[in-house]
Amino acid sequence: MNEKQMAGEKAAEFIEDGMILGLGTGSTVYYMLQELGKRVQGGLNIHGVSTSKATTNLAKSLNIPLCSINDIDGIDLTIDGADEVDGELNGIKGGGGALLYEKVVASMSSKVIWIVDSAKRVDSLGRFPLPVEVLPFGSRYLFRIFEKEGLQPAFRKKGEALFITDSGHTIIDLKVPRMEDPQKTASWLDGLTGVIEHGLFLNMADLLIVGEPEGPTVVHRK
Ligand SMILES: O=C(CO)[C@H](O)[C@H](O)COP(=O)(O)O
Repeated sequence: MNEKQMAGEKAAEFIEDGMILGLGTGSTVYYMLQELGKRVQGGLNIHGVSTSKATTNLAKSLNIPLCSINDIDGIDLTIDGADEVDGELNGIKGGGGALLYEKVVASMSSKVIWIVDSAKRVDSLGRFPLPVEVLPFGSRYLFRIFEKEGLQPAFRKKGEALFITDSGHTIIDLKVPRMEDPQKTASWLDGLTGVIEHGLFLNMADLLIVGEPEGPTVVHRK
């Protein structure tokens, strides 16, 4: 079994009857959804809140019931992937472009579990390009600011065209190697007009499940 599948299937064990579940996005979440679909078929009663069109389509194909985020007051558990995770369970997300909805869903959740393969664990964040979701209007100006800061910005592309998120924004990927103070970087980005959201997810994950050659490891946030 590959590591993503191992992590995804292990996470499904944390799902309980009656839960409102945040459903993340990506190739690791794919495996969790397959397992969840089987349990729903077996009689498990849950409602999912999707973080992307891709997850909505997959969940529907597996007959997983979905509800609208604006019809609920909170989410019991969210299971999502991550692009890299440090020892404090801070991470970078958004490789799949769903960071905005993923962060909204995580913020509303009583518990957040991330599922990753072992290659995603890092000592400090910054190896993976940091996605910044921006308003297309004025995005060139933001691009220039990032350039001046030496962050080697790149507009994310889908083929020849710009990548457009589910909420109609564009993404600028930044290189922030050896990020010494992720909170400082997050606060700086939060303060820039036109930045809708960024992929630094700090103090959000409660549990990390890592697929490893010997089996899944469960890591709790200290
Ligand atoms: O943040 C995400 C999407 O916006 C994904 O969770 C992240 O990119 C990990 O994806 P994968 O499980 O395919 O490696």
